[in-house]
Amino acid sequence: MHASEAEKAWDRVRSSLRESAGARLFEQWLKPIELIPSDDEESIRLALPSAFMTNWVRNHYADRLALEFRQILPQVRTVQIETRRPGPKPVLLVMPTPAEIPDRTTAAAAVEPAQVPVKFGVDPSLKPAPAAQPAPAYDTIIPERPPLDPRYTFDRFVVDASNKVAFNAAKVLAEPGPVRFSPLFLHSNTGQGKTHLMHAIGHTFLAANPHAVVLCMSAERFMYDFVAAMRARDTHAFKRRLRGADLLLIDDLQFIAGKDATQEEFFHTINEIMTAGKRLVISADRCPQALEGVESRIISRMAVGLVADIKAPDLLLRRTILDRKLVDLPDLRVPTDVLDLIASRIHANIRELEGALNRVIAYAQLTGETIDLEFAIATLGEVLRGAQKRVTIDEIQKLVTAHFELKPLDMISARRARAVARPRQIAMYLAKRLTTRSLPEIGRKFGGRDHSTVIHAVRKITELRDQDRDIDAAVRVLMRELEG
Ligand SMILES: Nc1ncnc2c1ncn2[C@@H]1O[C@H](COP(=O)(O)OP(=O)(O)OP(=O)(O)O)[C@@H](O)[C@H]1O
Repeated sequence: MHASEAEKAWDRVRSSLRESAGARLFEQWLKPIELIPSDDEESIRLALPSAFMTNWVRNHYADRLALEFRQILPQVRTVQIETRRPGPKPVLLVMPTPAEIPDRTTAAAAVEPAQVPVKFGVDPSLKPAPAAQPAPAYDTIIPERPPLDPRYTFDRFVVDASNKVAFNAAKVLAEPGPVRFSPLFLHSNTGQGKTHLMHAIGHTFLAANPHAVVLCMSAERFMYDFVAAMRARDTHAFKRRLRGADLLLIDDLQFIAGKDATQEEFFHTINEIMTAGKRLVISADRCPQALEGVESRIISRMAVGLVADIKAPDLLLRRTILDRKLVDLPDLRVPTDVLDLIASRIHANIRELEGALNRVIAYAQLTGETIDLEFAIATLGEVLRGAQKRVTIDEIQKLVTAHFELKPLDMISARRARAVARPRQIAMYLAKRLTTRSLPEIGRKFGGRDHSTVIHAVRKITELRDQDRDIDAAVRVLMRELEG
């Protein structure tokens, strides 16, 4: 990016900080921040005169700075906050993508506390790092806030009896003013709109409170970050970040079942959020009572708020969702009988419904053919016959992990060692090829990575399959196993 572009953005960010932080805070902590020229398009570098000030700004303003810069320059992925002096090396502080977190800080974190049958505090697998090692860098890194999917808004969510309670509760919870319906617990089978509603809450809440701290992460990511913080012997930053949220959105809670240490921390996190009167939304694939292996005190905290389920979509809802999708594509004509066919035959979930429509549209664009019933039947073939085996990202991750003898958390971890990173890229490639999940969805399932990381992985593996016989063979074996 041009230096002038970064400077202009910095001017705007600074004025906004001056307004929101107030004169005293601004003068003391924020005014001394300086913009350092950076060659990297995706990175902004800021510097402060002392390590103490750097720390303060990192703890209080890292997320906000990142958000403000991203709003002006969407290409920005990292905002580095450095200490100008002393110290020979700048300290990388802010929101790396998970792939950017140095190995040494996270390699050990791949051990799940749940694999050890003792609780946090006396867990022998969570010994402090040897004293001789350099101070771990993790405590200086604040993981990236997973971006909210811009398509997942309330006005793009089609409401009917199957999801009305969840939808209305989500809207009320997101409204400014007194907190209502928090904690909100959303549950449904896969692909029925939980993540969509959670992101919509995030958008609406942020629109009304642009400076609020909104954290959105999967329970898996919560566990990963927590374990990494323990390994780095600094859970303070983690606790502060999580407990400092004005709105906390946790997806796929079922993942922490049986993970004792993580549950302990999770309980205290939600307790504090609730006691402070902040907003909390949790989703899972089943109702709280059916979450085996989750502590009863967590479940009973959920009961204080509202538990809302989303039921399977009926034919009318499926058909309306297809119509709604076409509103965004005004130049495209998809005949009614094609929409009826898709809505009536694809009933498992809305993700697959959208996937089928997207496939017809994509094939028509690629072949230049007109969409009609015959074309749709030919294009959807096995999908309509239900013969196609449904592959999930979870299956892909499990199989790739087993094939390369990795640990389950390596799929979402930040480790960059090739022995881990390459299989992870293969798993992303397979997820793109074999599922109907979108790039941002795939990124989220791989530890909250950005969609551009997924694009890179797909390109890399496509390229490597032509150059490296071993990789191509591994991909073929995995595909055969997955597709049955
Ligand atoms: N009522 C709805 N109106 C419009 N789109 C919907 C609706 N419900 C779901 N979708 C769309 O279906 C897709 C899948 O939804 P989403 O990812 O929110 O499901 P989920 O319940 O979180 O699934 P999982 O449990 O697998 O994470 C998304 O593209 C979402 O926008």
